[in-house]
Amino acid sequence: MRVLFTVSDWPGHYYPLVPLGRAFRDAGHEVRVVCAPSESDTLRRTGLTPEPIVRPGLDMATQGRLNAYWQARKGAWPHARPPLHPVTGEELGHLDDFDFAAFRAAERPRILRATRDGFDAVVAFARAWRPDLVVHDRMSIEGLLAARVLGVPAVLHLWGPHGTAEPEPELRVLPGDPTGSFPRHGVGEMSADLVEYVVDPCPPSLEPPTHAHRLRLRYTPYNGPGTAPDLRPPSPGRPRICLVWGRSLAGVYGRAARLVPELAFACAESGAEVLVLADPDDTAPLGTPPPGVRLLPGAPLADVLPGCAAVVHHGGAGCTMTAVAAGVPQLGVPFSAEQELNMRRVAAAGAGLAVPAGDPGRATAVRDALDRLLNDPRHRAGAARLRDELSRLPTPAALVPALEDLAAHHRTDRTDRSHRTHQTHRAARTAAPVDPRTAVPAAPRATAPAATRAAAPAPAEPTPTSEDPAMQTQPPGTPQAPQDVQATRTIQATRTTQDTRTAQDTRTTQDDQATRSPRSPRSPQDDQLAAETRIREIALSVAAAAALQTAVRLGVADALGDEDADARDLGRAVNAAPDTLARLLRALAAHGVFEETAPGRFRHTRASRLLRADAPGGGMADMVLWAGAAWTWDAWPRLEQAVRTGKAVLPELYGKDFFGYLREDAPEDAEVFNRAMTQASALTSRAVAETLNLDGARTVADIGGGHGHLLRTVLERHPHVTGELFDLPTVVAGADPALREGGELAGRARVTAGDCLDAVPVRADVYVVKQILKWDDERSVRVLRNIAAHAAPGARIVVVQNLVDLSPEPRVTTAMDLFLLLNVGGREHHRGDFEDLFRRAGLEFTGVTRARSALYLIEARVPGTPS
Ligand SMILES: C[S@@+](CC[C@H](N)C(=O)[O-])C[C@H]1O[C@@H](n2cnc3c(N)ncnc32)[C@H](O)[C@@H]1O
Repeated sequence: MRVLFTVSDWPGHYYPLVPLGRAFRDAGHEVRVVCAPSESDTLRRTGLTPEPIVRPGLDMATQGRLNAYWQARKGAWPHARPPLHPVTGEELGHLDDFDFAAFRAAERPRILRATRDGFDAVVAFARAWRPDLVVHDRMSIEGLLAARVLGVPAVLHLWGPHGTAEPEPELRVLPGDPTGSFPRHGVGEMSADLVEYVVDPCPPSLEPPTHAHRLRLRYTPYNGPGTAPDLRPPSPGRPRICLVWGRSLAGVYGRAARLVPELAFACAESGAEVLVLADPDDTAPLGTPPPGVRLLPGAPLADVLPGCAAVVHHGGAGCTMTAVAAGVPQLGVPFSAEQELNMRRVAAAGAGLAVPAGDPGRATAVRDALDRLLNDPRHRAGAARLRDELSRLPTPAALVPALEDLAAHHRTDRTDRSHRTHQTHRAARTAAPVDPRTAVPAAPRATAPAATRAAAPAPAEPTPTSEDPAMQTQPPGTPQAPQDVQATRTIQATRTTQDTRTAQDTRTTQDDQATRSPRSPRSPQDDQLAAETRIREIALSVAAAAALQTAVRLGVADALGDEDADARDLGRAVNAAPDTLARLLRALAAHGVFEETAPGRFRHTRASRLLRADAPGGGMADMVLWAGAAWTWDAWPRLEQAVRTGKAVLPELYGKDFFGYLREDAPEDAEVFNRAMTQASALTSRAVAETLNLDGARTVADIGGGHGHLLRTVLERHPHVTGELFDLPTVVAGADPALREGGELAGRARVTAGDCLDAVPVRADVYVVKQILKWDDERSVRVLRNIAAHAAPGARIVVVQNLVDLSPEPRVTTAMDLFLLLNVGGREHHRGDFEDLFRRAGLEFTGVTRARSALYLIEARVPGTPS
């Protein structure tokens, strides 16, 4: 068999593919790797045969610097040093020293030409060489094109825990097709939906979301050529830490990425022996390494990690996965959204921690994190768990026969196709999905109960893309360009989804099954059916909302334990008829909330556990009840009226404004509201408190702070500050007892009742205004002015909210936007709206930072010089 690999011009992109390439070769197959000429030598050293026929229009380093530049342009560059000039790589004095418009005008034609030529060269090579299978990385979709043209399967090989269906917009990308090469070669429009198979090298606990068929693979480290150093076992009682630093980081982030000395000192201060694997340019500022620090430039990471108690790195996929394979707890210092994502998944699996590179309190946070990694045995246990999970997955050699079968099925399928009608063919191709647990194509089966079928990818909803390849792709470890420049970049967004990972894994509808093919291109009829399904799903989505609320009211999630249970037993426990309860749970299971393991038997999923009263952080049951409070069922039918008039419908419905209605007419809903806000805060308070920079501040006030969950978290996280909670009298009456007299934080906290629309008689260095400025602009400006009226010059106002244009949960944020229209005539905002609101309130906008959640911190200051 012939296997064609296509890779982008960045070793970190193709090193993870090398073990599979070698396994094919060792199994007697022919392997060629289509690449850029710049990668020829590096690839040759892997033992694989390069075909250097692609000249990229824009190299990965330039793309990375362009992304960094745009991050800075939108005010989201967290580093003290400016970004680099995207073209020269020199440090920029001022952002205006680079003229993007001129760059685009001058370079676009050349880039387009090079891109088109590259795609054509790969297709021509594939036509001549005739591979049976194509394996490509996420950035080299020319492999996908060539496979489509030849009618052979294409497999996208992931680098690590970054999937093809990430919900965050900045992570939800594949390169686009700015030169129209896909239609030009007769295979329809490029769409993320064309990715049908994904090789996933992650242990299940790190599993990234994808709508494609998942082929599991045991990640096998290949860190490039190098010599294993001569290492004795660590001295008893003295831990060993490995510090490994990405060679290309400084080329993208400039001096902001020269962190090796700082990190090496932090590691040494923990009392550990420190092994540093970094480029000489990164280690040079260390001078003579301090005692206990040893430099091992060029040593392969996988050969150094055994025996290490922890590893510190920048969160790149190669380092992350090599540490997972070695079972070593890790501390990531990530720069980009992708690196943050890698570390988030590792941290969620209990195998590591992260401190963002742009964190102003980085030095202290790194020391704290190292202390926890070395001394809390749970991290060691988490890392060992991941290593053990990984070791149970198929090796590259074991995946080869599965991929041989895939290619063989495809050949049969192609022969059959010409003899079948579209209808019968569609039935046949849904019959033999690849079993995602074993990575081996499963035996054909005609039907299976919905809950036990392999996940079927849902239809894609590509967003409009521009034709500009100037920022077509991104290198590892670099941020995506921000939303406000998306009009000038070519990004093919994958399906936008609010489904949880569990939901993605289990969700499947008959139409999905009927319209998705594991091995064939989608026909226009398939797309039509998928579109019809989508409309039906949305039209009936009120049923899903009602079912969720009903499940919470019945308390089914609490009645269901760790094992699966029969609807009869559950019905007895929650006082519901077994048959109708089963129907309710089945409807929810279609969304990934609960799972039907056998007819009438159900078990928990990750999503359904959030409905339990004992869910960590309070779960989400109250949020569900709040979204379905009585007034919403009166208000939604009046959406048309609200859209026509632009006004809230609540005052007309109940004769009073929303908060007045809650207070006077719906005290139970008011309770649910306050509990839902506390639950929502519990899910995000930590991320907000950690992102909030309180250096130099002594007092913090949370305006409209509800029961004070966030304030409490801030006080716990920043022991040097005192805080004040400000909200309506009826609300502060239920404030967290820890903040009130006699509470453990009472000495540092004050609770003040008031109406922020009248006055905010509170003096603080930092004012937090979280999820408040969602009513009409006049009231938002009034609140900001009221705060400024009592604040000292230089005081900071930090608005914490979702942003429509940057939201990682666009369906939630846009739904909430309509919800706010109905109740308070309000809205969710775009980033630019706040610049305007701040200006109208006489404040100076200073920047936007994302908390590690769906929330953003949008900051302003009171003009004037602090006294
Ligand atoms: C959406 S909740 C947000 C609560 C909290 N900041 C959080 O993020 O969890 C809105 C808050 O604004 C408070 N609020 C509404 N109108 C207010 C007013 N006129 N003065 C003070 N607080 C008000 C509500 O009581 C509620 O606690």
